[in-house]
Amino acid sequence: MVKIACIGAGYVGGPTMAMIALKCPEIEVVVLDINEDRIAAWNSDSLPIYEPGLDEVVQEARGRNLFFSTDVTKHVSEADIIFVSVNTPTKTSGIGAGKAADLSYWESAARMIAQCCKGPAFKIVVEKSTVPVKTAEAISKVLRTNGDSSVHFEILSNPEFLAEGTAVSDLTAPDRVLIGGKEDADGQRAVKALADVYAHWVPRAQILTTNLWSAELAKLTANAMLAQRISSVNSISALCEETGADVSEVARSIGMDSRIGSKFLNASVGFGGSCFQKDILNLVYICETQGLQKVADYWRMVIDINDYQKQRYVERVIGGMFNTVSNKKIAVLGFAFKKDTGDTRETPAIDVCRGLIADGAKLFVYDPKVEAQHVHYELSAAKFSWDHPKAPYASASRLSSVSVVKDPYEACDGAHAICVLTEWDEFKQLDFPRLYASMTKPAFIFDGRNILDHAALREMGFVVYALGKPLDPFLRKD
Ligand SMILES: NC(=O)C1=CN([C@@H]2O[C@H](COP(=O)(O)OP(=O)(O)OC[C@H]3O[C@@H](n4cnc5c(N)ncnc54)[C@H](O)[C@@H]3O)[C@@H](O)[C@H]2O)C=CC1
Ligand SMILES: O=C(O)[C@H]1O[C@H](OP(=O)(O)OP(=O)(O)OC[C@H]2O[C@@H](n3ccc(=O)[nH]c3=O)[C@H](O)[C@@H]2O)[C@H](O)[C@@H](O)[C@@H]1O
Repeated sequence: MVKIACIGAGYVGGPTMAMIALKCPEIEVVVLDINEDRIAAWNSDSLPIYEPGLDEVVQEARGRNLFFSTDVTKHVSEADIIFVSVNTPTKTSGIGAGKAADLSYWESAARMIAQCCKGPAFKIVVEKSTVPVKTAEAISKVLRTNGDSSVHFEILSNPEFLAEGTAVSDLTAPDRVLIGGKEDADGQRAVKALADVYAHWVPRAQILTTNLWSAELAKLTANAMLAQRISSVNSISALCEETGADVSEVARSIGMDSRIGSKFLNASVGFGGSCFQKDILNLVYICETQGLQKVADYWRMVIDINDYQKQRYVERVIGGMFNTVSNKKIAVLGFAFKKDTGDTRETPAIDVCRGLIADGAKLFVYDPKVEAQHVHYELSAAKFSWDHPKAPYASASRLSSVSVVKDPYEACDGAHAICVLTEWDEFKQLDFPRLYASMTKPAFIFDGRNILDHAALREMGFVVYALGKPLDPFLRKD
């Protein structure tokens, strides 16, 4: 029986391994983590991450050929294929701080693999984490110099393209599976072994094989290009507000051009999530270290525009509400970085809330999937400190200006304004006449995701700011 071990039971390791186990009943899959609480949660009825459809996948495979364990040494030593799906955060100190990827978790995983694998054996080590191009070379050196010399370690790059909130459907029918490996016989043997795993459910034509460096760089490039589309449309949203154009109409018009395509053109309060910013910063750093400053500057602008968009939104809120939100109650609807996830890593809500708090606002946050302690942690933690195992959510200091409530009507009761920061479907179904009646007048709505029926809200009496759309006369300065 082929045995797979995966180091790192997070947003990627958990769902990807659950899918492999589901689709390959004859392969034993063990997902490992140093975080005992996380493993306990994977073994319980309350999984550590919220992802539509994931409970069903885990329930079917867990205990059959899918296992979650903290016994890293045992399972890694027995595995034929070892995925490494640990976090690769942005460095917070030292050379490259604020940009370069911190590979310390990866390196410690590699050292542990080297120590516990005994030969003779052919072991395939798979980079599932997103890593800087050329990481495989560094990992290979760690494995070669620390491991049993009768173990042949073959490294593959197999980046993951799933998006949170749609992980199960993305894994069930991926656009492509990318496998990068060395071009010699051992490399190709390893590529074939991994391709055979995915071929259980992914058509061969969609299993793309490349050299190692192309696969590593393709992952960073894919995220950079996706984020660039959002920053492009967000930059146009600012121009729309000044000119009376409507960013949704512009996006629809350009999206019908098959060369541009219609996906990923939704203007927003800014992109968030654990990867876009981190991976672009990583790309910027790599370009700088290669002496490609112009290329670095080009990609850096994607993040600059994202920061600008969040700041612009804050200024719209404060400017619209007569230049101050001091002591005003503001309802924040949505804190997760996108709908259908409880993940708050790098959510645009952080910068928006901080901007409003700095102006004296009293925030009442409601999100259907985000716990109060995560909101307080995100709003009080230092930049980039979140992406480390055992982030101390529980010890986060409670911010006196932030209340996290379990009911959207409570969040809005008596509020001067509603800020919609995540596109949760349930926000579209709220009883807006009831909300309007309960709010302080004029009652403002700042729709940072353009999910509401703005005309109907205006009919009810709301002053509405819709991102990238013609400005409500009430909000115009002239
Ligand atoms: N979150 C996402 O949607 C996607 C993430 N990625 C990439 O996948 C990688 C993992 O991301 P996430 O799953 O979101 O991270 P995560 O933080 O949710 O999970 C990583 C896990 O690795 C564990 N870990 C760290 N060092 C370890 C070690 N030495 N031994 C055992 N366990 C260890 C941590 O305790 C943590 O539970 C990152 O490189 C990320 O860029 C790629 C595609 C999508
Ligand atoms: O490497 C990763 O971690 C993953 O990053 C993204 O996935 P994810 O961050 O989970 O979610 P997205 O759907 O890409 O959304 C990212 C952010 O962009 C925002 N967004 C997305 C699309 C859009 O049109 N407009 C927009 O503002 C979302 O609200 C969210 O804040 C990529 O889509 C995945 O392919 C990739 O595997």
